[in-house]
Amino acid sequence: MADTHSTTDAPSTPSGADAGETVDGHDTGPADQPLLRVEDLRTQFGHRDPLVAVDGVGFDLRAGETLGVVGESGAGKSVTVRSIVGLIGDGDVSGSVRWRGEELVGASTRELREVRGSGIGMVFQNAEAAFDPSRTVGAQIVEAVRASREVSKDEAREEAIDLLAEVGIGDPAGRFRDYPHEYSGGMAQRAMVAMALAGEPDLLIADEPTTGLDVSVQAGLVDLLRDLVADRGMSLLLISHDLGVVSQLCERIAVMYAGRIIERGSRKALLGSPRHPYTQAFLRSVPDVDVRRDLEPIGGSPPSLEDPPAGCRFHPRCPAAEAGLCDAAVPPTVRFADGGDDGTSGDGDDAPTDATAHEATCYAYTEDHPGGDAYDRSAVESIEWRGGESR
Ligand SMILES: Nc1ncnc2c1ncn2[C@@H]1O[C@H](COP(=O)(O)OP(=O)(O)OP(=O)(O)O)[C@@H](O)[C@H]1O
Ligand code: NI
Repeated sequence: MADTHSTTDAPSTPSGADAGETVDGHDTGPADQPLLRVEDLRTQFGHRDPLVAVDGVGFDLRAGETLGVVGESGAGKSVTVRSIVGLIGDGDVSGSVRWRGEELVGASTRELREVRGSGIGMVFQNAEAAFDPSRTVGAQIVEAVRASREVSKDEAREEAIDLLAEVGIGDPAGRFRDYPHEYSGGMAQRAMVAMALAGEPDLLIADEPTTGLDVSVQAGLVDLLRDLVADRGMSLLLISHDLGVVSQLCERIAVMYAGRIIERGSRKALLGSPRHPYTQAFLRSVPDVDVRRDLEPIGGSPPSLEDPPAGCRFHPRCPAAEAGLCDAAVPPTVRFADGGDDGTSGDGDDAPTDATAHEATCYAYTEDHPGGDAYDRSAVESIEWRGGESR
């Protein structure tokens, strides 16, 4: 994570994927239009005792950008990405998800399938679920290639073998004919990545892609994803409870707690100066990349999403919680002056934009709260108050 900044004025994007031009021959639309724009996403299961798994999530993702979403089990990470791609089953999704400007909330099954088949590729934790056990891996990748564009069977076969090679599977022509169960766990995961690439996606969504794998297999997969994102100029939306994996792959990180994003910022800002007490506790609960220290588990457990705490949802577990304040109304969004990119993109542009801003929803940085050493008010740039809703 070198903190060096480009000294030239020439704008350079790592992927060559300048917004407003074309990425892999696809029109990315107006220059200021993100690839993916999620606004006020809300997903509810059930009606009599509704469980709101995702509650007002929003973010932008531009061409070539990498965003990681972290949080404890049950925070709503998977439901967020499933809502984005229209794979939510019997849940109710509201808000807006625009893919290249096109609204996906309420889109037809056909439109959604088209987007998933070409624009957005997906990788999940469980490769077994991604493949039909009764057909060869090769046949399934061929099918994915042919579903996305018109190519002959032979061309699709060649492409599938190239894809298997690209994801690091040895003897790709031989492994093409194998059934999913003949692949090891790590290889099956790589094959699922190959299948996700079949439609030449501009965005790869990966939900816990390395979870449950051996450490060395995991490291190989992280390297593969990093190379693919760089080589293909893809955007990456990575969901993981593993901050290590996220920080190796993503320039921006969002932290989810009980269905909401409670802090977001560049990797450098988030890891270097976490602002939300939950983020601070989360960082202390996981191993540090370079410093050995004792891990402190976060006390308590995540709240029920059927009946979430009023005010800040973290207040029952928060060391900074103030009665009458944190448990009363939803906290304001505090923007910090240490936003901007993390210096690794080389574009020399450190001005915080809405997309790269460092923000946390917390009262500890406001005048209404006694504050404390961990809550540096001098870093605050602005505070956006909400309407005073209690939840
Ligand atoms: N189909 C469903 N019906 C009802 N509730 C659901 C459904 N899918 C998910 N949930 C609930 O939504 C909440 C968020 O789940 P989600 O899978 O998004 O969590 P997560 O952050 O991905 O955590 P994990 O690390 O466990 O994958 C959980 O309380 C879960 O039980
Ligand atoms: Ni999940």
